Amino acid sequence: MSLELKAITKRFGPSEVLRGIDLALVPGSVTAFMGANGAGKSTLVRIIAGVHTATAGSMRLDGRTFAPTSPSDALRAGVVVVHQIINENVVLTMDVLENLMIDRLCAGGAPFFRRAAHRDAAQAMLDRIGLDVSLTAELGDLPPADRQMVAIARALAHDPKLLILDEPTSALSDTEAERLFTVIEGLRDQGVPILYISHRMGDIRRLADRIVTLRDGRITGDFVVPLDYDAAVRAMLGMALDDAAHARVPAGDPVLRIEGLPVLRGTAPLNLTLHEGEVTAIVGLVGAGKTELAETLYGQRRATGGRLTLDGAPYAPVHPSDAVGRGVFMAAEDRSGGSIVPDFDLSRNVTLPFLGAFSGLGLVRRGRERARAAEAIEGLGIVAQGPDDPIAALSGGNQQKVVLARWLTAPCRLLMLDEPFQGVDIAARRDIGHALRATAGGRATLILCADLDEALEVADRIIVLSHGAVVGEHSIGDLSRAAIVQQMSSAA
Ligand SMILES: Nc1ncnc2c1ncn2[C@@H]1O[C@H](COP(=O)(O)OP(=O)(O)OP(=O)(O)O)[C@@H](O)[C@H]1O
Repeated sequence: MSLELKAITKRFGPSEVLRGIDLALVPGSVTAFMGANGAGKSTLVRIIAGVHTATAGSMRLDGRTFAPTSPSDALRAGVVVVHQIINENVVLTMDVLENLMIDRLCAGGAPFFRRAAHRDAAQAMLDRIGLDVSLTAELGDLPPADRQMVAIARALAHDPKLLILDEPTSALSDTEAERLFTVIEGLRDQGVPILYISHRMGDIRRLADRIVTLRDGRITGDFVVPLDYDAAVRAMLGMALDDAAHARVPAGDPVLRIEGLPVLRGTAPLNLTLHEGEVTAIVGLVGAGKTELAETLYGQRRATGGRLTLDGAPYAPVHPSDAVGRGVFMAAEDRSGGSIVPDFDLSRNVTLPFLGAFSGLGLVRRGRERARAAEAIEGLGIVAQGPDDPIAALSGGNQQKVVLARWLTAPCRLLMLDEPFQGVDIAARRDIGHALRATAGGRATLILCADLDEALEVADRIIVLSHGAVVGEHSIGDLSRAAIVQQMSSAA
């Protein structure tokens, strides 16, 4: 199958998001679609998927006019899309089986309650991508990586004639991503055109036969093998990426001491000290215990042994409010799962946990909120019309920057960021890295990352976790990437 787009434009009110897109996707090739946050990538995908209608322009599928008016229209034509926001693909309050079979329900197939009849088909979908989860687990209880894999399994079951993946690996570890890549390559070899959106250069190097770049709603580059990645990044950003080495702040006094903490059941206890001014990244595959460690430090999970000391005093939080009371903050991993409040505008999403601090009469409070949001827009380069924008109108990466802005400006003793770079473009990652370090004095910062490149981008120190234990510690000036990768998978 082939897809041809001609002069596609899209306006949302006064803003022109796509400005005349011409693009052809041909069989048997993986096209990486690169663009900074807010460039218009997801908007184009939504037009192809029948979610939005183009303001002008036309599409042809295998030479025939293609103008889907709904996602099911597009799906019937064989256009399968895995959207960036997981909740657009799956239902968190349903179990895995129901999520995998939901399309058959909608198509009016066998009665939905005849679960047994669907079990084999659903299991085959999971096996195809090597996902080992229970069919009866409620999706909302699974970690984001598993949710994402379920969404992908469901999409692939549609037998795509054209496959579009929007940031499919942002929640995945290297191992899961590799499984996905193998499936994608299989489809490519069967002649399926694939459009692959990612901010991860590692994915693009691994998969792409072609790179198309988008900037401010216009195509600015089209590269084929041998791919010039640096030129693609320049075309995407309109400038070279700033490669200046980070100024590292020397670590100050200890803030948190972790002694003999069992992170996972039956694993060796963990010892680690986090210092003021230092940005420590914990890397590890899914299941290494990163989230469990963070949840224990944040009072969401009881420590079953060991000792925590915060600023020289015992620290044993049993609830996040204990943690916050002692100045320990955490920005959780899943933006669509609660860290963004869709009904609030941009400014209120920035100031959300601190509403009490913005007291005063309504107008005064609102003015302070807007001022804080305006600072965030400026400081982190958030692409938005202004502080009053509905948060849902921001692109995915810009929503993530809003979550980060909320925490970076809040004074605290320990700031934990779980997967802070999901969906954030490479230039923005640098901006966030600068903002993180610029604000790092006076607190310890702990980042949990599945992607090593992201960790290397911002951290002063890398801790490698495997099966709940520290298996490697590297200072940024003196590390071997290969050694870290080896340690990450050592006990897997
Ligand atoms: N429903 C909407 N209403 C108004 N503006 C919108 C809407 N959807 C998207 N936009 C705007 O369109 C622009 C492009 O957004 P889009 O989500 O396509 O970007 P993107 O390239 O996918 O970014 P990211 O990498 O962050 O996902 C953004 O400035 C966004 O604010």
